[in-house]
Amino acid sequence: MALAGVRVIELAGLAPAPFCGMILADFGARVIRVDRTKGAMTVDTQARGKRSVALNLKNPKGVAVFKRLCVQSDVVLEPYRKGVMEKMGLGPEDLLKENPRLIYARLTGYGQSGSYAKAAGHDINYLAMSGLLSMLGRSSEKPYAPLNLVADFAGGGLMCAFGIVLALLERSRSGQGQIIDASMVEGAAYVGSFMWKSRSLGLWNRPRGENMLDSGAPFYDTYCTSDGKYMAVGAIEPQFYQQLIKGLALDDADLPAQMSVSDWPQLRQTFTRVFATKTQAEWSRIFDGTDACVTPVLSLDEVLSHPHNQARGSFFKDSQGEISPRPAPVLSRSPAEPCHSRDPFIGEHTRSVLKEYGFEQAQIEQLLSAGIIECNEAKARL
Ligand SMILES: C[C@H](CCC[C@@H](C)[C@H]1CC[C@H]2[C@@H]3[C@H](O)C[C@@H]4C[C@H](O)CC[C@]4(C)[C@H]3C[C@H](O)[C@]12C)C(=O)SCCNC(=O)CCNC(=O)[C@H](O)C(C)(C)COP(=O)(O)OP(=O)(O)OC[C@H]1O[C@@H](n2cnc3c(N)ncnc32)[C@H](O)[C@@H]1OP(=O)(O)O
Repeated sequence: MALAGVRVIELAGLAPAPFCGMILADFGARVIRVDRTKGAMTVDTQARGKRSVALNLKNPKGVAVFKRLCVQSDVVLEPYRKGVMEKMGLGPEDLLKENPRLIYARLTGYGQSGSYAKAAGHDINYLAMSGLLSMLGRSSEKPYAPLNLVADFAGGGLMCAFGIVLALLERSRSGQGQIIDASMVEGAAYVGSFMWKSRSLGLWNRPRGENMLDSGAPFYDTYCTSDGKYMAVGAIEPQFYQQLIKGLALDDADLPAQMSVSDWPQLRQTFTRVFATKTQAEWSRIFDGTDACVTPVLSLDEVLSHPHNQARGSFFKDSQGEISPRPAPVLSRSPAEPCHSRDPFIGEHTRSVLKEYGFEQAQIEQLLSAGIIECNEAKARL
């Protein structure tokens, strides 16, 4: 796999960093997640392919263990607010001094500078600060955040993984590591560059929810079917729009012009009425195989059985029977191989990892008895 042999130390975070770590593990990196001790509970549901070491970083001996792991690693990924790692004596200066090849990835909401750098926050806050949240939401409704997708994952975990791969590539030429300041505000905004770059096209010059791509246009929206499911319509170009009208068995001559914005409410009412006359399966049979840009809105469970997704293997079930999207993109010669076994318990691999990183048995036992580490391999055998 593309990242085979890359050694990553991921400090346990909430959602963005775990996603970043999962991406790296899916593409072959050896990811060790460092968890807290003392009965911590993991919120990492994206832990496939990772190993867990439970280590108390509030203790200087724990910090020393962490440093030894980082000296023999390629990447450290930290999900804490600005200053936390420095407070533990694990800032970039501390770690890069001992391992100049280390790629030190800092995944935060607001970045390592600026007045918000030390403020708590979540996806919706970062999305708000990116400018994008102001564009999301139907007309006459308040802005809404689309799950925690845009800042946490697209602009956060995925963008940070991209930065890590860039730094690995650059290190192959320079031999040097570097610090990655991954701000979710900036990552989300960067993902949304099109919104700024397309303003000159007049795509966003109407109020929120009244533009073509923000739920304003009736030919770019969702519609309820007679069985309470939905169809997604994206028939933008005239030639595709004509196939939509044909599939709905409507006569274009009886309808207002597609781009007559003032008639969009009336057109939407017509589409709403017609889509409500058939089931989602019936509409799929009508539109599948056409260029009408009409598709069923599938649930997280329905995606697995849709013929198109099935043909590609776009989703898989792991050993626990849990559905997951397969890693993307698909590389022809070195594709990802996502782990299908269960997620690790906290501390499940503490002993084996420390041995792998050169700790003697006696040292491990000392660290264990002092509460610096926790070893839960026994739990895994239950
Ligand atoms: C929208 C998303 C949020 C999704 C998260 C959800 C997946 C989960 C969040 C809460 C969960 C629910 C909850 O737990 C209740 C239920 C529990 C039940 O068991 C399960 C169901 C629950 C409903 C459960 C369900 C889900 O799991 C949840 C809903 C996001 O937006 S996530 C993005 C958040 N933002 C960032 O990541 C940006 C950067 N990070 C930060 O800004 C801060 O970390 C953050 C997130 C604000 C948290 O701040 P906090 O004060 O808590 O921490 P930090 O200031 O960063 O400092 C870390 C401290 O930890 C110490 N430390 C770290 N490692 C170790 C170690 N190994 N040993 C010892 N100590 C360690 C470190 O020294 C710091 O200590 P200090 O504070 O003393 O300096």
